Amino acid sequence: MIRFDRVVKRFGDSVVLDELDFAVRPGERVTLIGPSGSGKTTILRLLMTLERVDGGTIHVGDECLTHVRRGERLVPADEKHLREVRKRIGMVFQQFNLFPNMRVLRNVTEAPVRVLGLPVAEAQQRARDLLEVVGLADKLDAYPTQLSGGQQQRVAIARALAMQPDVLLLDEITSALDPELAAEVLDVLRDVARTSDITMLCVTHAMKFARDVSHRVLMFDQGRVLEDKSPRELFERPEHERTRRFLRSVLEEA
Ligand SMILES: Nc1ncnc2c1ncn2[C@@H]1O[C@H](COP(=O)(O)OP(=O)(O)OP(=O)(O)O)[C@@H](O)[C@H]1O
Repeated sequence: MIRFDRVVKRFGDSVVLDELDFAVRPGERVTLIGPSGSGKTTILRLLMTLERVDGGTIHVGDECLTHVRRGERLVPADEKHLREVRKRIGMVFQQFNLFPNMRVLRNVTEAPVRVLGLPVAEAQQRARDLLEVVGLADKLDAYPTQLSGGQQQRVAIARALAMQPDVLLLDEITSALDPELAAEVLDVLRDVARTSDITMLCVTHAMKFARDVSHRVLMFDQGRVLEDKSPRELFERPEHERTRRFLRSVLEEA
């Protein structure tokens, strides 16, 4: 479903991803862990087309995200192509990023109506169903500022799912929340994971979530995959000293 082939990303002189290869199968839930600055968020931003690659290719489904074919040649993807691919990818950010001037229901219907051209009544039905799933059926008319952080993040999850994306990207979605609200959000995601076959790629420091929800955990260091294992194997039998050190530091923080 997601494939990185020899992806290079630089910021100035610093090479953040150096010929990175990895793949996520359809329906698989993969968590990226690793020290600060190892390139995890950059991977999600490349998938959201918020950044461009400096080398290599990225595929989502059958579609190449980074390039389009012009006759015999592959050329960098243009904005029109990116707009199309973006529709199939949902993202939830650390800072919720809801539309502050729109009520909850409208936050969730806005993109399906504007971007997918869904009739308003259908988008509203879809939004109501999803807001029920995330436990916010009684908050349809609230504005984001009237909600707790955990509730806002659950709206953001419903909003991403309303586009019925093939892939859901989650970037540190509980980092801005205190533990109780973070637990609420993670419970919702566990339900989503249990009841759908959406492909998920998560960056998180919440190791319990990584353990409960993911099929696979990739440990990153300096833009490379150091270990690629089931959560159980990675947490119980980390192969590299770097991984052991990282896991110890995260556990001490928690
Ligand atoms: N827009 C940018 N301009 C310059 N450097 C950047 C930019 N975005 C990221 N970097 C650098 O790229 C490296 C990887 O950053 P990235 O945010 O992907 O790491 P991360 O593993 O997600 O870290 P964290 O766990 O702290 O979020 C870092 O050294 C960072 O400073």
